[in-house]
Amino acid sequence: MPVIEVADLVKEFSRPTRQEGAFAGVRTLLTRERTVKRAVDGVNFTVRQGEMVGYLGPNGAGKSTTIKMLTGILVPTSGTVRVAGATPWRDRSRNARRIGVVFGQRSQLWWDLPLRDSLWLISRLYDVPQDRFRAKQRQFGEVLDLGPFLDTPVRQLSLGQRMRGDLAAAMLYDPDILYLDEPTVGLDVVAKERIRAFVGELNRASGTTVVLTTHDLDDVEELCDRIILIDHGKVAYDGAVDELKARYAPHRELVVQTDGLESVEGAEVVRREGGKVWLRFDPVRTPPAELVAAVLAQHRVTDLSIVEPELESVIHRIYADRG
Ligand SMILES: Nc1ncnc2c1ncn2[C@@H]1O[C@H](COP(=O)(O)OP(=O)(O)OP(=O)(O)O)[C@@H](O)[C@H]1O
Repeated sequence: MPVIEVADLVKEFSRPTRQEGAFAGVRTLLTRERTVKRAVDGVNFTVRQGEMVGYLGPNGAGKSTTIKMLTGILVPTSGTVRVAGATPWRDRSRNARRIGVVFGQRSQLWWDLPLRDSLWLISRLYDVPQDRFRAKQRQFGEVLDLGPFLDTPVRQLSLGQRMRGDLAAAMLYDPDILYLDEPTVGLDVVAKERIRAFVGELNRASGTTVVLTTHDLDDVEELCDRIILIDHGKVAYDGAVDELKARYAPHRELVVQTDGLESVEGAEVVRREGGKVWLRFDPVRTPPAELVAAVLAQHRVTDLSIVEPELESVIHRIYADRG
């Protein structure tokens, strides 16, 4: 049963047409001419309860605009959105209780209040029973290590601390769906890992549905089984991460440390460096086990590994192909 249903979703923005020549700025302000930008152009998808979906695309593709319609902040030009059976921009307060939202660039916490007070206020706004609030605070406090900065005003928190606070705030009232918009932007490796571990655990333990927008494809590799790729407002791919790699980057590379390997049947030598040789092969036509056996039978090998294509290079290739 889908928890998010999006059908023929369109969002157009209209703005004064930019004027050229002398006094262009002022004339742009005064003109009645309008230019229409179709940011989301007929998007369809559904998300099942408990899925973790990466909603990806290049800058300006229409990701944030879609998420804003899913969360009820923006009203579409046409099309329908149902989230947990309701229309987000019409049933705003009902929707707000079903979803948690974390925008990496903005905070929903009160800037001047200590994190502890922000969390308490949110628990009151969402009618979280106080014993439950205390249990959540303990649980999130441990997993996200909030203790050292619970009493610090939000404005004094580092970006990583603030993000952990925002995640705790978004999940205090147990929403079914969590929207994450660039949750790890600007964070160091350790902070990124902590956030990913928290989100993964939420999904496993509570079946929280996660829709993740990010430019950091490690977030996607670690958390999502499925990707919706959007480009110029349209869905360019919707399916499993592995299928995407298989379709757009079917080759693997066998890297061998050896002496004197010139060629081997079923693979192409694509690079040599020192004693290392990179052999590109298609795993459907040349099963990896057979290739490895053939190399080992003919050469003295001291090291060997098989390299999968990186999601990043696959996605770059798709964008490049689409122009
Ligand atoms: N309020 C607005 N008024 C006019 N145009 C807008 C508005 N919001 C977004 N757009 C335009 O709609 C298009 C899609 O923007 P959107 O923010 O959804 O992209 P995005 O995929 O989230 O990009 P990014 O990765 O850079 O955040 C862009 O061309 C943007 O300039």
